[in-house]
Amino acid sequence: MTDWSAPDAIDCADEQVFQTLLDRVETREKGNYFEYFAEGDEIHHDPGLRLSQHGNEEWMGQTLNHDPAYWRPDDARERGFDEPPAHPDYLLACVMGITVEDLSEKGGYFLGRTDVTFHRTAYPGTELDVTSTVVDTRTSSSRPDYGIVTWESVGRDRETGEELVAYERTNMIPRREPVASDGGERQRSAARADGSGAVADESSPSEAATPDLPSTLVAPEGGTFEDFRVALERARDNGAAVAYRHERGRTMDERLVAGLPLATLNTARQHHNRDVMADSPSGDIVAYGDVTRSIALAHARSDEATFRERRFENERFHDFVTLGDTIYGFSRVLDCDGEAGPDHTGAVTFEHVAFNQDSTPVYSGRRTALITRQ
Ligand SMILES: C/C(=C\C(=O)O)C(=O)SCCNC(=O)CCNC(=O)[C@H](O)C(C)(C)COP(=O)(O)OP(=O)(O)OC[C@H]1O[C@@H](n2cnc3c(N)ncnc32)[C@H](O)[C@@H]1OP(=O)(O)O
Repeated sequence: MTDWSAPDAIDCADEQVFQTLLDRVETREKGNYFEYFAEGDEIHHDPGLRLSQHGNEEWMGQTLNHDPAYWRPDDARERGFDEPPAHPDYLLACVMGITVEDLSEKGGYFLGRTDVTFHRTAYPGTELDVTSTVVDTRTSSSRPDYGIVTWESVGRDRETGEELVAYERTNMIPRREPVASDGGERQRSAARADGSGAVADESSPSEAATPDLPSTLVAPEGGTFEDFRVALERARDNGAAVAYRHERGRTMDERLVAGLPLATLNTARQHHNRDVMADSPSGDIVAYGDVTRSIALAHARSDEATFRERRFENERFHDFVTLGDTIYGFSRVLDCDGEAGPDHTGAVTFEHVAFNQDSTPVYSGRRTALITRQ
């Protein structure tokens, strides 16, 4: 009888032999199907991650979050930090990145996140300890191959146990036995595939119902809390809205799409496996939602005197972002609260939208930040 464990028994370098082997072997799969998750389950995410100064600077540099308080000690002290902290977008992306292997590596899209609350400032060197609790599971009525799962995740300082950030996130997760193929073919990918770039629409723009919008859109004159407050008052007196776009754009390259998520231990194939993603509706790897959002927020922050990030709500990822897409930012001011935060700041609530070169919204979310008064 052949001893198949003998080193020379099988020539794995022979293409034909190897092909046959690949056809016969079982694949050791990664990730969990929808059926794995039950309401109330708590999942502790190993291996954790240590926030690093390098990772922090790489994240900020690449996403255009060029705020020196996060790398210059004098600027950090002026902003009330003991030393340069981890940027909140980097912290959040790391906390979520660690969870992907257990929660969403099987595939399916990150649909949204809400109740993102920063409890404490985190500093480079902090080791993260992250747990998630399943808060809801439901089948998708539009896509029978998928379920929709919501988890509450909490990122803590492993050493002190203190809560740093918490949020609720929702993903589409493949079911163990899909009844049909993806079902997720998108108009946009179809347009790309036929090379026309045109998206079929039964009604022409002129025929489409005109949405009810304010005729005047006001932009604040500067980026201080007072600028936002004055703009909002002026707009309210005139039945207008405070809304404006930011000039900068950032084109998605490999470093952003594959590099940044991997640095947060995000193992979602969507971001780094071009082979698998070639057969997906996007036709290529797609950006980590936290990267897309961070870029649009960076554009917004470059036009304001940010003091602290407080909270994000109703974050949605509307469409995928692939290599070569360019991310721009749009902001609308919803509220100004002069009573919140230290005396030299006020809280501003924005709606931010990330959109691509075709003006397609890819992310939207509500953000409350403390903005310096003058
Ligand atoms: C970290 C990570 C992955 C990971 O984690 O590992 C990532 O970074 S990955 C990249 C970022 N991500 C994306 O690139 C997604 C871009 N996006 C799209 O490509 C489209 O959006 C779509 C194809 C996903 C859907 O497209 P669409 O079919 O037009 O979407 P909708 O019909 O609006 O939603 C369908 C069903 O999701 C329900 N639903 C929607 N949003 C929410 C929400 N916020 N909370 C609860 N349920 C929600 C909806 O209620 C409907 O439910 P039903 O199926 O039951 O009707």
